[in-house]
Order: sequence, then structure tokens, then C-alpha cells
Amino acid sequence: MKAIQVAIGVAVNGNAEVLVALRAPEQHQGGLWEFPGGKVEPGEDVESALAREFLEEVGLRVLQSELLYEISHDYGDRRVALTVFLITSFEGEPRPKEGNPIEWVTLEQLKALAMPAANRPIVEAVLERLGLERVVE
Ligand SMILES: Nc1nc2c([nH]c(=O)n2[C@@H]2O[C@H](COP(=O)(O)OP(=O)(O)OP(=O)(O)O)[C@@H](O)[C@H]2O)c(=O)[nH]1
Ligand SMILES: [Mg+2]
Repeated sequence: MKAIQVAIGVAVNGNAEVLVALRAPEQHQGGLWEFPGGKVEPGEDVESALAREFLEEVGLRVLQSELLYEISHDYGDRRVALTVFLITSFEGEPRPKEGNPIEWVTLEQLKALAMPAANRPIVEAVLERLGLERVVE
């Protein structure tokens, strides 16, 4: 099975909070919290996909981002290859443009969120990058 290429972003605000969205029940891995993002389209590079998905899903214009982490995960029903960016500068106020609730959460709150399995090492990388204790020792 070919992996689906996905670009996702961890936007950080001035209070050291990160932006998360709730996946709709009918979506793959529905009912779990995610970092906004989505599938890279044919012919599109992964940074462009990140910028497009952020505008489409939460209405933010990405001004500055850096590569944070890459992970492939097999969910059984599909394989995904996630490229994760830390978004250090953006423009606009986040709005749930596709109807999924969105929230700024502290890193402590992030640790406790129910997210898809592929996100556990991503959260570790976020905590490490932003300077907090790891979740698992
Ligand atoms: N956006 C997002 N997708 C994630 C995360 N973690 C994770 O495993 N995924 C998986 O990545 C895949 C693609 O993400 P997506 O469903 O957001 O894609 P999309 O926005 O293009 O959705 P669409 O197909 O409805 O247009 C899904 O299978 C999803 O389960 C995450 O933190 N954020
Ligand atoms: Mg999406």
C-alpha cells in the first residue's frame, strides 16, 4: 500500500499554546484531536500543501515554518507519511472554516489530548522543541 503524503502544522502563539482541531466523527481517525493539515495534492510541494491546508481549515496565513518531524504510520486501513512543521509566524485569527472545533491548548493540555497513534512521537517532538518534559520516559 502506498503511503498518503500529509502536511501538518503545529502553530504556536505568544502564550506558548499550540493550535489543535477536533476531527469530525466521519473522518479517518474521527473524534480525535489533530494538528491542522491534510493531503499533499499531486504536483504540490509539502510546504505549499501546509500553507493551503492552514488557509482552508483554520484561516491562518503561514508566514514562517520549520521542519519539525517526519513519521510514517500504518493504521491498517491506510498508510500515512506525515511531514510536520512548526509554524513560528502566522497571520490572522484562527477560525474553524470547515466546522471542526479548534482550540489553543497549553503543552500540558496537549499531553492529555486523545490524538491519532501517529501523533504520540509528534507530541514528544513538540515538547522537546518547545522545551518541556517528555511524556514518556
Ligand atoms: N490533519 C491531520 N491528519 C493526521 C494527523 N495525524 C494523523 O495520523 N493524520 C492522518 O493524516 C491523514 C490525512 O489528513 P486529513 O484527513 O486532514 O486530510 P485532508 O485535510 O486532505 O482531508 P480530506 O481528504 O477530507 O480533504 C488522515 O488519515 C489522518 O488520520 C494530524 O495530526 N493532523
Ligand atoms: Mg485535514
